Amino acid sequence: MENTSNINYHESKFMDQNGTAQTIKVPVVQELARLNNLPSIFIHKPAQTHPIPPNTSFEPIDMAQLRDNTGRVIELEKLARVSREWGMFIIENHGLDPWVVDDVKKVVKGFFELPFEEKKSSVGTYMSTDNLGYGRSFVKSADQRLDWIDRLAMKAAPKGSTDGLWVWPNNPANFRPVMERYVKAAREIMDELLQALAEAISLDKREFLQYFDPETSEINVRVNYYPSCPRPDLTMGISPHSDGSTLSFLMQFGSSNGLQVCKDNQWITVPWPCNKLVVNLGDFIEIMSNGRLKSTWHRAATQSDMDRYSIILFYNPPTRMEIGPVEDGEPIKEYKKVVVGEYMKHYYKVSPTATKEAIMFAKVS
Ligand SMILES: O=C(O)CCC(=O)C(=O)O
Ligand SMILES: [Fe+2]
Repeated sequence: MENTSNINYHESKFMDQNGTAQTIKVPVVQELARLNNLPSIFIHKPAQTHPIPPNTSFEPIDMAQLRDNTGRVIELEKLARVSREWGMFIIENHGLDPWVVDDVKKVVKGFFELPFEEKKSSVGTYMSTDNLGYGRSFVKSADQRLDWIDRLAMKAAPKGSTDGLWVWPNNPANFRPVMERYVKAAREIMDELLQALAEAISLDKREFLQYFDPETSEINVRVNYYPSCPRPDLTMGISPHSDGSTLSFLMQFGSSNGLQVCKDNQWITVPWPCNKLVVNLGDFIEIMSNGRLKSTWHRAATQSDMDRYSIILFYNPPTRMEIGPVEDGEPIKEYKKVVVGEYMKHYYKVSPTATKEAIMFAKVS
């Protein structure tokens, strides 16, 4: 089981406590999966899950109703209810062309099907807070338990933010235009949802959207690949975390039943079919809403005999922007104002954490 002599490694770069650059080699999970090899560094404590509690519903949000003058009120009520209960929701009738989504799946699959050296030479890897490129994320020490995941991350907005950096894969050749077309359509949907979420909790409809200038706001794309795993009971696809985003926009393919959410201290598999899109609430919307909305604490499980891919867009105000809790006359503020980039630096510095800890940075003490 421990023989990893004939596989390739990612080089995971990070800053240690003393601010010194460190590099750790971690096995490429895709190759371990091919050999049915589970090194002990990937073994976590067994992860318990629970069935969906009675009297909870995870009704999808119908965007056609949100766009309809008469249907909007009821749909907003549902949006508020599901967001508060789950910190995430499924959207349907969003109008995104199915072939735009399908093309994304094709280029993502095309990338991971390349031999390791070609994947590596298709894209650069970077020492950056958000771990752009092909490799790993959140590896901070040589003895850290590893997640069963390979990953590709890039920045899609603002325009020019990665000029001079070789961040996008050049193989498959159409990877970037295909992803950018998806991101453009998704951004429109997220802007609609930012307005709807504010209205749903009785705030001004521009309360969240005010931070999102189309020229300067940020969209990071993360592609997670969870190859089939010999022991899903002993491994983790992604360890628990909340997203360092305002909204995260998720699609998945290969298999469902990977995403799990912590609800009332119990881990529950999100009933998310592959043909639907999911939106997660991130830490910034918790801060902006002064805690009326909470970011989700979630993780991903692995599966045997099935590969799973998820593609996440993290939507954020510009790094230099200061955001803060809604000014609604309410004297008690649960959160302080924070500069987005400073929050993210802290987020990456502390992650991964066992509990929802990063957001303490913005809490009023
Ligand atoms: O794979 C998933 O469904 C979730 C991935 C995730 O939470 C993340 O990349 O932040
Ligand atoms: Fe996440």
